[in-house]
Amino acid sequence: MTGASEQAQSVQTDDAAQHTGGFRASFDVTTERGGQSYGEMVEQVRTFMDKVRYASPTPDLADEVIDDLKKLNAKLDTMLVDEWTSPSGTRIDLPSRGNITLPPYEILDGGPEGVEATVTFRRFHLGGNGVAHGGHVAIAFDDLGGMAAALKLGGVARTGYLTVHYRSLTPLETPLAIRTWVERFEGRKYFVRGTLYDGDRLCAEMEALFIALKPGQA
Ligand SMILES: CCCCCCCCCC(=O)SCCNC(=O)CCNC(=O)[C@H](O)C(C)(C)COP(=O)(O)OP(=O)(O)OC[C@H]1O[C@@H](n2cnc3c(N)ncnc32)[C@H](O)[C@@H]1OP(=O)(O)O
Repeated sequence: MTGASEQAQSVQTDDAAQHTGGFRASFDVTTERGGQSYGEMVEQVRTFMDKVRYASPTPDLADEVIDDLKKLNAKLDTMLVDEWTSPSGTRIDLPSRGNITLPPYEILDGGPEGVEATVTFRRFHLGGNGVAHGGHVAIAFDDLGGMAAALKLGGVARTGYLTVHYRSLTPLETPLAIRTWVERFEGRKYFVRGTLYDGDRLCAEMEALFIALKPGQA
């Protein structure tokens, strides 16, 4: 079966970069893919999503925005690469490794002992009544929990299960302290814990199982 990203690809990429198992053939780490403005491009899209979440455009303004977006989509259509060579997820110099689908976080420290980061939920991560949607909190825990497992095992793991205990409301537009660590492991099973704090206030806790992938396993 051909993946969606392969169907959409408009620029041919190098065979060496192709998938041979796991999320990526290897942990690609870059600071150059997409160029020096890539981070600002992603940031502008996030800002646009913030505006879309709260805007109530007139029909004329909505049509204008649609026209502009079609032009922008056509520009990016000329430069689509496969999943494995996209800057997204590899740009360690950018929030969330340049992955626009993740809540933006900045790593403060990361290694076999765990990961410490600051995550800021945006206006478009609104759940209701001014605070974050619980699903977005789970995404932050999933990615940073997966990172803690990966740094512990030195390879790739997939989530088996992930439970979030929502202890208090999670604010938007506020830098929050998020921490994930491997509590124990048994063979390929990595039991990961996490916490999310707004200052001294515990917003959420996480417990998850990440399973190390076997060589070549998707
Ligand atoms: C530095 C970059 C950092 C990037 C981080 C990104 C993190 C993002 C993580 C994700 O979001 S991954 C996407 C969400 N997860 C999935 O889509 C996984 C879907 N499930 C699978 O692909 C397979 O079930 C999986 C690879 C996880 C396991 O299948 P396997 O066939 O390799 O394992 P197997 O079924 O033999 O299970 C191995 C052990 O785990 C146990 N296990 C598996 N799934 C379990 C489960 N869900 N709950 C409890 N235990 C589970 C299983 O019982 C067994 O225990 P024992 O060794 O003690 O017998």
